[in-house]
Amino acid sequence: MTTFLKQPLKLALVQLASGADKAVNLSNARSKVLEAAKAGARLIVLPECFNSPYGTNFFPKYAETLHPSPPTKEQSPSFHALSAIAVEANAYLVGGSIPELEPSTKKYYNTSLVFSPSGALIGTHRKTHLFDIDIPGKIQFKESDVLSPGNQLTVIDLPDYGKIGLAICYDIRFPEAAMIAARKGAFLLVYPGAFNTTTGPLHWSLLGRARAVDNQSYVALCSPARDLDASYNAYGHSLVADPSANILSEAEEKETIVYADLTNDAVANIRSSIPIYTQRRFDLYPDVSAGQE
Ligand SMILES: NC(=O)CCC(=O)C(=O)O
Repeated sequence: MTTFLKQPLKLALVQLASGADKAVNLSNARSKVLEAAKAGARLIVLPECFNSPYGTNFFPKYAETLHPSPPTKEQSPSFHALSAIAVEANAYLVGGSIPELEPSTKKYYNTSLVFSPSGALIGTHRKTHLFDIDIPGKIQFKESDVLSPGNQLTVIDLPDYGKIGLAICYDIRFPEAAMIAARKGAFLLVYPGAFNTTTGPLHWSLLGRARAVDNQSYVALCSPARDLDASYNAYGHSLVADPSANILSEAEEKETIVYADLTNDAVANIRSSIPIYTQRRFDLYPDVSAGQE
């Protein structure tokens, strides 16, 4: 049997309630991550913009500087808090995302930082597809008013377990990155995200299951808790889908932690019984992105 996941892994998604006070958000994240670690989780995920409210007007105010790396505590309190939390929890930590200011270009990004149990930074992802939508009468949002897109796809090796693909929220609507991560051997695709009460009911679960069935990988979607007093109402419903696209566990909208036990068997069995991985006809679609007229 092929090994994608080296040993069983308890995954936890922290559906955090974040507010305007960054220090409080970081402290709340710490207690929830430690709670998840105490329950046995060895990979713990925080939501998109976990240390701030979500909105274009908030990104510059909350942005931290990550380069040159490592930043000082003044440049990035969240970097240092996440690193210390990973050590304390003795777990891999996907630190949701934070608004980042790149000092050399003065550009802002929506950036995820991943730490090992020793507190080392082992991966970063800058959101590659910006959330610019306009559904008349429902929701209008334009991340690109403030943010710039990242230009790299992200696969991270967790030495004790295997590879994960990492992308942020709106990135999930673009299946190519997920497929590339799966073809590089990822057993899990992780999306810190903050869908809303319009697009969440429409597409959140569907997209999670779609990326799972396309790629025969686990998929984890981690949202902030819903706050109806905030300017942006997150959907909640953090969930884990298995490689056969069953939902293993799903939250409602309040602050909570979602757990799932991941095994290599679940990945290897579906990939061998429905072997789409080896049946692909790349001769017919050598480069899907070349199809633009
Ligand atoms: N923060 C985001 O990228 C939101 C994406 C979203 O809601 C969607 O429908 O896509």
